[in-house]
Amino acid sequence: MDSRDKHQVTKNNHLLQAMSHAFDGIITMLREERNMRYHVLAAFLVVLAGIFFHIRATDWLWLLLVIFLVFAAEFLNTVTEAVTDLLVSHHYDVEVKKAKDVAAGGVLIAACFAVLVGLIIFGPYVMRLLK
Ligand SMILES: Nc1ncnc2c1ncn2[C@@H]1O[C@H](COP(=O)(O)OP(=O)(O)OP(=O)(O)O)[C@@H](O)[C@H]1O
Repeated sequence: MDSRDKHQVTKNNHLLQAMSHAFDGIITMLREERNMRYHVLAAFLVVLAGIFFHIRATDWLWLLLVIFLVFAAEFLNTVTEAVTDLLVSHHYDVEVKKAKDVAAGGVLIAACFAVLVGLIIFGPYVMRLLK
């Protein structure tokens, strides 16, 4: 990254600069958000299971969909936390509570959907393995 980018408050000048900032965002999520690391670990294990069971192409599509849905929900949750913390600088605020709880609820709904999809895809394979 260009050293001038460190205090940049203007729009990006080119695609590479935009991608560099987006990449910074991904690294920040992995470094600072414990839940994000759990999501990545879960996704890694699910992909290993998919390889192990030789699941079908359509099943891969569903898995990838829910994996990236959970990632996206966690990113939006972190954005909500960062912006609301900036607004009230750690003072209790009923609207901040609402925003944070709703954002966290979004992650929970996405994670529940991911678990359901995982059960539907891997359930039959696991049952066959146990027979
Ligand atoms: N400034 C605030 N005003 C009101 N409620 C707050 C505030 N900050 C945090 N909370 C409450 O505490 C909860 C957890 O806060 P926060 O989301 O910042 O922590 P977290 O542990 O990073 O959450 P997550 O596990 O979702 O990443 C919120 O869902 C909200 O209910």
